[in-house]
Amino acid sequence: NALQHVTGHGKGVLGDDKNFDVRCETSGSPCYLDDVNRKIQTYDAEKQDQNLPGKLIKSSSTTFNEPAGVDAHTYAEKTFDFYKKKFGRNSFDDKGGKLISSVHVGDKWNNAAWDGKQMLYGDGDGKVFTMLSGSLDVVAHELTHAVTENTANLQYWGESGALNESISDIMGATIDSKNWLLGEDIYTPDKSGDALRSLADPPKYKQPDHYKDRYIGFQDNGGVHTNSGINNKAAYLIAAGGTHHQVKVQGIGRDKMSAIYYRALTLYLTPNADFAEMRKAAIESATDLYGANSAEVTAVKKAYDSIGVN
Ligand SMILES: CCC(=O)Oc1c(C)cccc1C(=O)O
Ligand SMILES: [Ca+2]
Ligand SMILES: [Zn+2]
Repeated sequence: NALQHVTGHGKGVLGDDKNFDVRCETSGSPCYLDDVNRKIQTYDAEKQDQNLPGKLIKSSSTTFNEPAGVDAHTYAEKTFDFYKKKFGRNSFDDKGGKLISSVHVGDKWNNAAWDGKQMLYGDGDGKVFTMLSGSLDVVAHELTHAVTENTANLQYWGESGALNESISDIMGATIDSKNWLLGEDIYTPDKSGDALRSLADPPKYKQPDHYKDRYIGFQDNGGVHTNSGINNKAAYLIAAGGTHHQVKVQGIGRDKMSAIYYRALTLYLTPNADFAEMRKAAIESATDLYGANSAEVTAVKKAYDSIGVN
């Protein structure tokens, strides 16, 4: 057998020191990015995108000089722990399924994805993105696509696709709770202060924040990365509060907000759910969790009123 639960060390994409679980051969070397406990394994696709997952990342010692792999592995562990601790969920499928990630996928690929079986991270072109596993909210976003696929299975086009995207952004911004931005750690490495998306202010990055401004068309599966801003705004208001289109929302905090969306995702939403059904599912979930006449239910109703989903 091997040394199953060894602590590995290494620098992440942003040069920060990280610790994570690895497996080493009984002799103590080599070691692999293989978290036997959580069943999380991280591979190097070596700039391929055909022969996935690629090679299990290994090192001659417990120190790994592979920043993209270190972050993909560490952030997958953090996301796993969030779902386990907060919702009692055992991995993306709630059956302890093995979580595979591949880094260095493709050639300067400005993308990250869940491909239905595993997570994929491009290296970015160094202009639009740096290595995409370098941001906790991105890893949490991708892993949440896997959770969504194993629960509501929101179809990836039109309004259900925008909800699929929004749920991933909501969990991403909850797990990476330092702000309400998505992708800021890896987006435009030469420019600081910008991000891929903002839940607090979707229009800052060209997303609508009201149903009347939704994109109706065929690009990007019917605007799944655009119209997600509408539901993202509602989630932000439920958590942080604020006044939007003359409607005042009393915030209830990120913790309760994410519990509402997790319950909606796992108990009420269906594959073709639209925004109207999202509103109902969120109200139902808040009612289950906090009571029919609770401040939490009021916050949900007001937030959806404020984005024009009544
Ligand atoms: C926040 C993470 C994210 O949006 O990843 C994507 C990128 C960078 C490009 C295309 C699609 C996605 C996605 O996962 O939806
Ligand atoms: Ca963030
Ligand atoms: Zn996504």
